[in-house]
Amino acid sequence: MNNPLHQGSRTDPAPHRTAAENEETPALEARGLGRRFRRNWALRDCDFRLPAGRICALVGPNGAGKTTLLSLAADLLEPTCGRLRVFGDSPKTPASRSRVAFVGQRKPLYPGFTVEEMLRAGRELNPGWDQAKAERLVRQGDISLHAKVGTLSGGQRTRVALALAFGKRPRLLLLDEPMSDLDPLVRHEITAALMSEVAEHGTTVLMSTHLVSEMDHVCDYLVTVTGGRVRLAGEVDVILGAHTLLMGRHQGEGLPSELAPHTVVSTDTTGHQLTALIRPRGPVAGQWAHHEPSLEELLIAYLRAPDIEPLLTPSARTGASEDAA
Ligand SMILES: Nc1ncnc2c1ncn2[C@@H]1O[C@H](COP(=O)(O)OP(=O)(O)OP(=O)(O)O)[C@@H](O)[C@H]1O
Repeated sequence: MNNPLHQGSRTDPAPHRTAAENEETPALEARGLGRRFRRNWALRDCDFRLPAGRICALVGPNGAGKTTLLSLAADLLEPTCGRLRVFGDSPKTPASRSRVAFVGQRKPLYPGFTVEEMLRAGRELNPGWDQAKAERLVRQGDISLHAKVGTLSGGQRTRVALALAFGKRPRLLLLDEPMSDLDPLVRHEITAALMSEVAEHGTTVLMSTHLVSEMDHVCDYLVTVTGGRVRLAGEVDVILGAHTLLMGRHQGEGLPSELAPHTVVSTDTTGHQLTALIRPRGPVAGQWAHHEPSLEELLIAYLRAPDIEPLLTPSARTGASEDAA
């Protein structure tokens, strides 16, 4: 079992900016990053940056490579090739480990500990621990500090795991489907806590999720992965602005010729009505109603188009991805 308190040690330096870091240093930078399990690549040719201070949704179908990417950043896995930097450092360094908190899908807390004992261990292992914040999150869920972790429901365990992560006051918070076993009210409350954490401390959040419709007003950055490769990375508003949803009448086989100059992400036909999500490369000819897609419409279209050419906004590009663009 992974150490649930994977939070650095007393001797780790405080999670402040290192000498090698400046205003521009991204929270995460992947270059040629890949991870293979036996003969299968879980993640491949990954080149992107996540600027500091963003709340980033990490989206992709089951088995796309999201957990693999988060585990590499949390130093729970070794890359097979390429490299990943956390605020400019390898995830292996004590400085990185002290700045990162990870809440995985399995939330491997110690079942024999009480909640209070878990928080105490978090306090003893993490310099800069914020006991009030961790306790507040636990109490908001009406969880007794004296309850044994093994007796908690799945959602309550998630809350305790999040309290441990928030208590650490990390600079990078990695969350693997944190909301999947929480009821809608608790999701709302945890989301608000996340947003206030970011506003108060400039924390960067990278959060894998399938709850796309709920992320619309929460995340300002997006990374999508399909088939182990990054397809979209950048500011949500810039990515949405680079796409157009077209609706119009179309008869006949195949795509309308007016769409040929553009990158067509996906199309949907009902009778003679065609809906197409495109990346326009200039004015679109023909009689089409134009809309900016919602985040959900965009993501569903990309999930249906696993082989589409990647789109990275300038802030998400590394030197390598700029060369490829
Ligand atoms: N320890 C492992 N051993 C072998 N294969 C693995 C291992 N971990 C992940 N994989 C494989 O790597 C690929 C990516 O898995 P990963 O867990 O990163 O996907 P994911 O996007 O997080 O999926 P989900 O949304 O279902 O959680 C999958 O094909 C998976 O089977």
